[in-house]
Amino acid sequence: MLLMMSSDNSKSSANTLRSLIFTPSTSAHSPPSATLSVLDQLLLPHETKYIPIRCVQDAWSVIRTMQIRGAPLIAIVAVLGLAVDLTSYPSTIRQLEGLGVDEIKRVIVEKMEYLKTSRPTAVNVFNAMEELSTTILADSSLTTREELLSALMTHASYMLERDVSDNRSIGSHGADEILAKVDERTNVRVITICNTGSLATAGWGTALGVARELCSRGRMEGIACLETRPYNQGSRLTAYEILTEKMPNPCLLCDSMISSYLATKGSSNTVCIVGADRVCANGDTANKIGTFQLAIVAKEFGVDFYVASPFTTLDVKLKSGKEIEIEERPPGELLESSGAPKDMKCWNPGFDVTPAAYITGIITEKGVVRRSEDGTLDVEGFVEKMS
Ligand SMILES: CSC[C@@H](O)[C@@H](O)C(=O)COP(=O)(O)O
Repeated sequence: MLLMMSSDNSKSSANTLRSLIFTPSTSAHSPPSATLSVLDQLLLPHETKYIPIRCVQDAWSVIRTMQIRGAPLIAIVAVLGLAVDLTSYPSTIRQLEGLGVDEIKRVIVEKMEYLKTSRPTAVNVFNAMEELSTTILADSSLTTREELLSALMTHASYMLERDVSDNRSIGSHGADEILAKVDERTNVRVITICNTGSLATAGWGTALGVARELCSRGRMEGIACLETRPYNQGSRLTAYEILTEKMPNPCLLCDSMISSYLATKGSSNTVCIVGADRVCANGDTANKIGTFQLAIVAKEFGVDFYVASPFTTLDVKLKSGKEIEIEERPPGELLESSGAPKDMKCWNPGFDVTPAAYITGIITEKGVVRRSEDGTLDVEGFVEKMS
């Protein structure tokens, strides 16, 4: 049987944003093959251009340069890039010829270790490689190259589809949680940071997915997105998604405007919803730089602050945020976008850690981790209960 499947991460919405196009082909009679291209997010919103990914080096490069970004999407591109490399890249196919299954597994592990060096903070790529190891590499029933690569391709396609369906569930749980706190005639005003939508995931989005669900239920009054300096994921990408989705009352804010915004325009139906790059056992959450500041201001004004995170972004091996490695981006990225003299010294961390004490709840595809009476956010206990 020939399976041709092109991932369509736009099908669940009227929008046309597709972060990637993946076309696998598997047959009982020949080895699997696939093609992959990804949307160059550095060119958005002005130009729509897809970049072909033929090998793990291509995947690594688009992740490192942030041509694709967003914790779930980084992992999906790493997994699909690995699948394409192993099944369809001529020099890898030549390298694998004549090798036994154990030797092929060693080659795969090397490629996975390489992909893990692309960006350090989002846990998703590490979790994805771990998942491939435990489901595919550890499966002793896969005894030929064809079986091994077909299983890997099938699992990669599954991870792609799962990311979209997990996001849909996050949207649904998040909307239920937030709407339970307002009366049925009141609509919600959302504040968000960075980009957590279709562009940051395989489709639909996490925090922005909750906003989309509120919209589709007719319960959103408006949405404000922070510019998200210095890379401007909010002004370039989230603003673009919000307009594409035709969300009501969109509003762009500089990061430094948030206190004034809440002081003058905040109301009891306002809620902050942000994404995550790594959520620890105690609920401490790494996300885009500026998230912690938003959480502090939200607390000051009594605004609920939710983190939307799939299980693939949880890292309960880490007890607290102190253990998270924070990526430092090249100074040039800050200097160029700020217009500073090129010799100016600067510090350019890509992420910060919001302590659990500032977080109202973590919205996952399996439900919401809420603060318990003793004030803790027991992510580890939730994972144990749900697994
Ligand atoms: C669903 S995306 C969640 C996070 O990955 C997002 O908020 C974020 O911090 C992205 O950072 P980026 O540096 O653009 O990859």
